[in-house]
Amino acid sequence: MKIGILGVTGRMGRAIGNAAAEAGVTVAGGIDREGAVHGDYADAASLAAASDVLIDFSAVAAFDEHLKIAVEAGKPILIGTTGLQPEHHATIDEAAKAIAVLQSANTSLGINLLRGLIEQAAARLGPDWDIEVLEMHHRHKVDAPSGTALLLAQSAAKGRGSTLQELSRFDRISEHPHAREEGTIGYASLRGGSVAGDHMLIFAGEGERIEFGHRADSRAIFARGAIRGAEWLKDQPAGRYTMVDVLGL
Ligand SMILES: NC(=O)C1=CN([C@@H]2O[C@H](COP(=O)(O)OP(=O)(O)OC[C@H]3O[C@@H](n4cnc5c(N)ncnc54)[C@H](OP(=O)(O)O)[C@@H]3O)[C@@H](O)[C@H]2O)C=CC1
Ligand SMILES: O=C(O)C1=N[C@H](C(=O)O)C[C@H](O)C1
Repeated sequence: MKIGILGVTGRMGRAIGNAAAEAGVTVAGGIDREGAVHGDYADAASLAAASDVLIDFSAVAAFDEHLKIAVEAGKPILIGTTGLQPEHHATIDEAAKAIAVLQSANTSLGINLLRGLIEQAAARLGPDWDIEVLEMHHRHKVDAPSGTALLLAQSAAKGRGSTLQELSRFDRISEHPHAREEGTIGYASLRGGSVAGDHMLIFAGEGERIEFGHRADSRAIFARGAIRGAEWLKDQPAGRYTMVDVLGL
């Protein structure tokens, strides 16, 4: 398999290059912030044509252009970039009518396993169990809460028969002090140092707490997951997929 890496010079782009080498996957080339194409290609279209799957770990600002490259080349794309807004998800839905798109805010096995456990717990615990999500990342991360924090909260909301949009509250730190609203999901984002990605979803009940946590020791877990996802995606028909489909969880 040959992959094209969109965001090839970034932290994840480099980690994916390493994971590809480990797995015997060929990196056809990549694209950086300036749109410069790495590898022996005239342009992005030629890189896409030479790739079996494109893998995007870049930035929201590059999202539309990167997805367009995949659609125009008719190639599957795995999107790991976070900070995506509803309009980006709508664009993915549209693209998925023509090509295979796997979008996941976290490509690790651990987080995707945790999602199912959280959904089960949320379904069994009543709304008097407050749900809070705590995450910590390195000092360079630009989006908050992390895509994974939202993914875990989405699983909890699903377990409660609701949605992320309905239950999320992002205004804890505001000019207007207010107590917690029952049944909602709150967030706390810490940034500093070189933390690869720590997440904890807490069910806080009266007199006890249940904590579902995950810590990434390095970016290698996301990169290996992305390579595994790309290997799976290359044989899929047009459609929208997640890591849960890849891992069969
Ligand atoms: N799904 C998952 O499992 C994971 C997702 N992520 C997400 O992946 C994304 C990248 O993370 P990370 O590698 O740490 O970030 P970096 O900033 O290290 O890398 C981003 C890459 O995208 C490029 N880039 C930045 N802005 C633009 C732009 N406007 N147009 C085109 N290219 C651009 C950068 O180019 P240049 O090098 O020239 O600056 C770089 O190659 C983030 O959204 C992060 O949250 C991260 C880890 C795991
Ligand atoms: O920016 C990062 O580094 C990470 N981003 C993803 C997220 O926003 O959840 C995944 C991982 O936690 C690392």
